[in-house]
Amino acid sequence: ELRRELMPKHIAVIMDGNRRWAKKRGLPVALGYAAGIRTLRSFVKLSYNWGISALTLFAFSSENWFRPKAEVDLLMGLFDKVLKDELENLTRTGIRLSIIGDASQLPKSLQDLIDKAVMATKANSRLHILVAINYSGQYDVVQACQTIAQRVKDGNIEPEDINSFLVEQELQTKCTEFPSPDLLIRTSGELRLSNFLLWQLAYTELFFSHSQWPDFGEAEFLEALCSFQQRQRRYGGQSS
Ligand SMILES: CC(C)CCOP(=O)(O)OP(=O)(O)O
Ligand SMILES: [Mg+2]
Repeated sequence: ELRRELMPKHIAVIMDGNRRWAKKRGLPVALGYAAGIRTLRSFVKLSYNWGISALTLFAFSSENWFRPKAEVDLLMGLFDKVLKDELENLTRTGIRLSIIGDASQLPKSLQDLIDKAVMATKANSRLHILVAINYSGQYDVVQACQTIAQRVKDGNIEPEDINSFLVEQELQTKCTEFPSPDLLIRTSGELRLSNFLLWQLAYTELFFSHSQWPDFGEAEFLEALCSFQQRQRRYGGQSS
């Protein structure tokens, strides 16, 4: 009962619960992350087929650096592998890749691979995937303020010229024509934003799933989309 014209344009996803998924099955963490990558691949394919325009995926948070080094190295290795495996596919299918967050702490080899993939897919417009790596929603707003403050200091704009449109043009999501997600999906039962996109989520419909990310398949995705389509998005407007 999904209606094509009510599909969200931009979906933000916090892919949480991979380690708990593994632990529950007595499996090593590595298999939890690997299962998460499999779910990610099918989620992107479904989004592509259903005509979603943009996905912002929370792949690695600033807090994740404090995990055991072996786990961080494992995740970095997985990101490297996925990019190598998918690069050809991305360019061929019209998928554009962008990164938001501070990638400078990533292994140099991974940074180079990311730069290559971002450049190779820059002109694609079928589906825009923004991967949030070491991204902080609060820092995003701070760095936008710093840029705008400099423009005031340089005399290029006045304080009263500052409005939400001007701020949005300086956020790291300025690379996409759909900066504000219509739907946010967070898995694993956690009910928080974890300093993900903040400004951009102002009017986003929030959907929380008890499924761990590796279990978030087509049925769970459809449930989230049905929930989204049943909501009346008022943007703070009409009272009814
Ligand atoms: C790196 C991140 C996408 C992994 C999300 O799953 P997770 O490792 O936080 O798993 P847990 O919440 O079960 O610990
Ligand atoms: Mg987690």
